Amino acid sequence: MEKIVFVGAGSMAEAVISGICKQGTINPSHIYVMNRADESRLQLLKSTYGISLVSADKSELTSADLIVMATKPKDVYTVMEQISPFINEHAAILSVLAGISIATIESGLGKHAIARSMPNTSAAIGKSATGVAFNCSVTSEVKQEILTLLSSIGIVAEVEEDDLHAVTALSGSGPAYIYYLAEALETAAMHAGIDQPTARNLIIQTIEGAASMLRQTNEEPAALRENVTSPGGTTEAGLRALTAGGFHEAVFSCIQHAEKRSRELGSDTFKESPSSS
Ligand SMILES: NC(=O)C1=CN([C@@H]2O[C@H](COP(=O)(O)OP(=O)(O)OC[C@H]3O[C@@H](n4cnc5c(N)ncnc54)[C@H](OP(=O)(O)O)[C@@H]3O)[C@@H](O)[C@H]2O)C=CC1
Ligand SMILES: O=C(O)[C@@H]1CCC=N1
Repeated sequence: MEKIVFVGAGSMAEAVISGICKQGTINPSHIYVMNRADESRLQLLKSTYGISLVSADKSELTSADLIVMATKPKDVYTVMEQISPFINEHAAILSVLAGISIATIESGLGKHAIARSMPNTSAAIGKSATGVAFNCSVTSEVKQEILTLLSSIGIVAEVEEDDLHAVTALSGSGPAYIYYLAEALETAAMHAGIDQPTARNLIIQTIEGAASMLRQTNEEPAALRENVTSPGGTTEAGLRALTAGGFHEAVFSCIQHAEKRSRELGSDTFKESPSSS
């Protein structure tokens, strides 16, 4: 992929751009970005990453090999109307939009090689957990190029397109659940008398250590949990409180609601009534 254009310059576009630039996958000067109105945001991305801006005549869209769709889902219909006259038929499309189907993108932009992906914001440090599905116009060469690009921002799992709703609920939104947990742990730790910087440091290391144990030992999460849980000890007391507080039900419901919302984002009802978002 020689030339990449990001349509949308928000937090997800920046996470992916940052990851790609850090890995050196693509020369930053071959990465172009455009948004709706926020000029200062474009200048910030340009100066931070050494990338280029799409010019007023949008000629970079016409010569792009890959166009990354990175606006909010509710804006995609307007965006597709605006950019489709400029896109050449050989350009591949990579979407990071939650809920928006490949069929919707095909209907807005025509027949292109399309990859629908769901990264997460840890892309910024090369640690995304990304799901991706391809349409049948994607050749094996283009597929390999897109997988290489996505691998430069973390791990990639190719999934059935319909499963991307669940992937969105799990790993797309997932960092927010972990941050929410970190917030709750920190509040509780401070209430128990630990100062904030110490609590923060202990929490970060605990999350990192547990994640590394899961990856490196290959043990079941339940087995690792049991290793921590001494009979009659502190962990057992803590876990009992979590269970009594409906921990399992809350997590189950969290994923169900997020998955349902992903489906709604892509539905026609949403298209007709963007204000419902
Ligand atoms: N944030 C996350 O953790 C994740 C987000 N996603 C997906 O990424 C997408 C972007 O999310 P996020 O980065 O958080 O959103 P942001 O609101 O941060 O960014 C949206 C961007 O789209 C631009 N935009 C809006 N309309 C147009 C237009 N007509 N033409 C060009 N650009 C336009 C905005 O420009 P302007 O500011 O000028 O209006 C802005 O740069 C969403 O679809 C989301 O589902 C996927 C995985 C994780
Ligand atoms: O909250 C959202 O809709 C987006 C998609 C996944 C993460 N953020």
